[in-house]
Amino acid sequence: MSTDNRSVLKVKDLHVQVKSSQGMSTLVQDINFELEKGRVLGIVGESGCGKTVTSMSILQLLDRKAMTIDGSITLKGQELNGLREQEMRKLRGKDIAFIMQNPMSAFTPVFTIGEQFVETIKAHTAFNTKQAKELAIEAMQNVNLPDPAKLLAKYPFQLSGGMLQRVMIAMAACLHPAVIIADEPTTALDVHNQLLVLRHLDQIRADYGTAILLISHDLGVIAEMADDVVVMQQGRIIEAANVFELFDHPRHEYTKTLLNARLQLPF
Ligand SMILES: Nc1ncnc2c1ncn2[C@@H]1O[C@H](COP(=O)(O)OP(=O)(O)OP(=O)(O)O)[C@@H](O)[C@H]1O
Repeated sequence: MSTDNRSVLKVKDLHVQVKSSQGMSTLVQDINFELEKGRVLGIVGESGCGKTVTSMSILQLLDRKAMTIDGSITLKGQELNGLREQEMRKLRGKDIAFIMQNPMSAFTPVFTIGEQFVETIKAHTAFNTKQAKELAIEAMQNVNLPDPAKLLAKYPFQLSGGMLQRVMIAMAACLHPAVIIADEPTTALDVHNQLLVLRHLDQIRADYGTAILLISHDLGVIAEMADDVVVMQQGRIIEAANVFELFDHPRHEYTKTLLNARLQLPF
């Protein structure tokens, strides 16, 4: 039993399998890590190594008809694995927010940005529509979105991928959740907005003690943001270390390869 109440998210012995024509096949296994209040844990690893499956397991968003999720996932001491969808919905967005890789899939095409943003805020707070709208506008200003009041009246397809990504970040951050899971949060952004968004996430972390699970291919982003890093390969964690230790003294050959690949880029 943990006596450390700084730990907000704990993943223990996570093992996810999917049904296939040959029986069950493993997507991730032996996944163990803890995320502390106000800390950033980076997850790195090549495409297909299981980063998104891990984060979707935490959020209980995997299709349980096709997959089995074994192990324990606790958020502030509450077991999430197997929690009823109705209960999970109360937590998602408020206590644990998610910034998805593909911003378009985070929004419903037939409702305006404002309808979706304001409803999310109202679902988790006692705010009325006017207050929720004010909070949405402030949150959008924080991620450098121009003319937020006008943006609220637009439909998702009327915004660029980078703008949608920032709306999603604003939605994730505005209720100051205990945990934000950010899966490649800045891929659709130019360098200027990437920096602004990362600074904003860091500010949320510092001001509200939000813990961030940051999934990224970009080792520069990980080096800048993360306190600790886990490296995944083929569904397993092969190395876990403090960010300085990992970059200065990588132990696993695969981690060395990842770091070397970055050093050889021409920029
Ligand atoms: N619904 C699914 N059914 C079957 N296999 C799946 C499913 N979702 C993911 N996988 C498989 O699980 C493995 C891990 O995928 P995952 O999406 O977690 O990788 P990732 O590390 O997030 O990759 P990327 O960096 O490209 O997003 C991959 O082999 C993928 O093909």
